[in-house]
Amino acid sequence: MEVLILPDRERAATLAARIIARELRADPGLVLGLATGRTMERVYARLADLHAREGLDFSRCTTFNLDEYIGIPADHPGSYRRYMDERLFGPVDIPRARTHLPDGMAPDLAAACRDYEARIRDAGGIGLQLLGLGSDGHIGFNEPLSALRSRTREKALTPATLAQNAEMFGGDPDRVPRRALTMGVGTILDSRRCLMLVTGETKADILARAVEGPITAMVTASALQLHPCCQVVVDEEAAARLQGTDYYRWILAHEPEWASDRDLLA
Ligand SMILES: N[C@@H]1[C@@H](O)[C@H](O)[C@@H](COP(=O)(O)O)O[C@@H]1O
Repeated sequence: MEVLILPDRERAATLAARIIARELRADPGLVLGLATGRTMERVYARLADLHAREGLDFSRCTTFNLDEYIGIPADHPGSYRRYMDERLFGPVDIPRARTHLPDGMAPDLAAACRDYEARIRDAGGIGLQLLGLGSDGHIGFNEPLSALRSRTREKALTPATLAQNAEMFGGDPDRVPRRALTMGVGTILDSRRCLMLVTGETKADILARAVEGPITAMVTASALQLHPCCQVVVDEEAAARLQGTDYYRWILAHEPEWASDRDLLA
């Protein structure tokens, strides 16, 4: 795991977008795993900008989102399909047929989950998986006690997650769907590369537990410590409770791989 600390959330999102853009330029047929949430809005705005200004090509990539609520239609303002359509898929040139989210309206949800896993396999597996961090330590909607080898399936959401995501449902946690379909922790760990973006002081404690704490199903993001190629991009506020910051800063300042990104440092 590699932790990259940037001065603020704007620059952290810019670095995440640059990492994705580099992968996409190197492999235009990239299979990209995508995440939702407020943290990602800045990343998608930058990718849309790179498409508009520099012609970043999404036409041959394939995407799989981590999760979707159960029981709300695609055009519902809180659905992740709508979130993605508005923030990324609409603004760039990706054919809709190449964009995938779990089908939370399927009559047979278990079959829809098996089908989602099969589609990821048929596409050749996920090359780069973008991840956010839930306030309860989840990745995707893998709530505490999710099996660390789990595959795409239905999960009940915690009260913390309902509160965190209430904004898209008129600010009322009672209007947030109680259940969702999500890639499993095992599905995520099968990605060839993982990129988690975490910003803001409210995430500082849970980020420290995820990155430096023990691997535990109580904080499913901690399973990323098992991944052979995982980068965690954070801002100073989110990094506030980390123990190893001197070393993490040294990497970004001295490793040749990050030379072209040093303009993002303070
Ligand atoms: N299911 C998503 C997660 O995949 C995401 O990581 C999280 C972070 O949200 P935010 O960026 O708004 O803090 O939001 C939701 O719960």
